[in-house]
Amino acid sequence: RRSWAEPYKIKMVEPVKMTTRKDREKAISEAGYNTFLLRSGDVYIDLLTDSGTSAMSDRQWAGMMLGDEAYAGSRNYYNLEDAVRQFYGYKYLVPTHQGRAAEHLISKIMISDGDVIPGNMYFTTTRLHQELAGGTFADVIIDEAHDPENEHPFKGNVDLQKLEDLIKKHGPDRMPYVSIATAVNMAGGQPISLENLQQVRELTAEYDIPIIHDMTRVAENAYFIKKKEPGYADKSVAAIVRQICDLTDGATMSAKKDALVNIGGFLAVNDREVFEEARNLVVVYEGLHTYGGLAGRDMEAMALGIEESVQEDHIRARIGQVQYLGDKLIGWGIPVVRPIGSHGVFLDARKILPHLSQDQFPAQTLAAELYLDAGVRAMERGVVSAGRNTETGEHNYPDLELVRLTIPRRVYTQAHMDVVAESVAEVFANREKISGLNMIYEPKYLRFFQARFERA
Ligand SMILES: CC1=C(O)/C(=C\N=C(/C)C(=O)O)C(COP(=O)(O)O)=CN1
Repeated sequence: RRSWAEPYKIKMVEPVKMTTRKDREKAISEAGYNTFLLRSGDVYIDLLTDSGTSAMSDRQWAGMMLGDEAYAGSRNYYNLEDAVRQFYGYKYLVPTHQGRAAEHLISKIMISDGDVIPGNMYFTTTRLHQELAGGTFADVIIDEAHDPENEHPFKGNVDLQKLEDLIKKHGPDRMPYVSIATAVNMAGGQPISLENLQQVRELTAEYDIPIIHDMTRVAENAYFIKKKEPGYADKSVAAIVRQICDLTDGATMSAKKDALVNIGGFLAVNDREVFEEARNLVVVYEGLHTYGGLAGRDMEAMALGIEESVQEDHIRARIGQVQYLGDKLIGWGIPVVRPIGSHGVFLDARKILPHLSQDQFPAQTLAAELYLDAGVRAMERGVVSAGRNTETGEHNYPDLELVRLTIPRRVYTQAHMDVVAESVAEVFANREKISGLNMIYEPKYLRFFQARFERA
């Protein structure tokens, strides 16, 4: 029995267009060699992101019919509140339309000008909202996380010495919270261990500094703890998720990932005052505090998605599919981030295109070439995503210059994974012929979403 065979069967299908190379040449040049600017109709296998792209279950679709669209006090809000309390343990809930909205609220409430927010590697929207609130992000992830080939099983871990040095340098008063992400996205979906999180908790507690948890992919992190951290093999993913959350003071959640919905997110905290401020602020930016920019039906689907996200068979199949693709590429000698992470396989564009400097945007180039080969859409996770240094205006040059093959949950089959692997192998075989790109349009914020390029 394939350990990762899916615990579900397909009831409805959504036909996708099979394009020709000629179609794709036209589409990618019109999209300025930016996969974010492609029409989904021109994409065969869409691995741009696992955000909002998962398939909902029949129970979630049924939940959409149970939307209580009252403006205030919707039944679905209380079902969502129950799910957050039961599965994550946080006391107070503020629903938002998606994750960055929760990041906006918590940053505005907890960060003051000149504050420093340590975190285990940056994430694009998280860091931007910290900066917009006047804070500066400081990376405290272990060095191994910046090395794509290092096989450390918990590359999401915090370097406690780096964190303590920062606390001593800036003082706890300049540190509104430590930002801890589970299944660290930009490192390649790399988990933090419970042991390390407990050590972070002990250290921050000494200085009374709260921990805010980016729990977007917490179930996947819990699965890695179950499989790799000594002492957890017999614990359920659900129990490990609770244990992780119980070591933190609050969380921002993009429910568009682990919680299996197409839109949704929330801020959840244990501190009553932070909650009251967030509940007040949410009506300014999102909507009344019992819907936060979501329809009742969305909150119902989210409550059900949270319950499904921690089911053993589901998470085993989800991670198993990612591992399947990763193992295939590793077997063919294609440089990818190791160990294989939570939500995708990350191609090492620097290693695949050593003849391109980061000023020629290797990851951006590789993502475009992959799309051209067979219509597989991936995402650039390199210097374009890293943006510019707010002081110098120079590019941030990250060690990790990656192309993310992000696997939506419960959407693609193993045959699709085989097509993706074969297409990556085809591009890899012709890598010497690939030339770089010039950026010809660069937006001010989160440039990777809308930047445009031309062939150098
Ligand atoms: C770890 C983490 C994310 O991965 C994240 C969004 N990620 C996207 C869109 C992605 O493609 O990875 C967000 C923002 O969530 P949002 O896309 O606004 O629902 C927060 N934290």
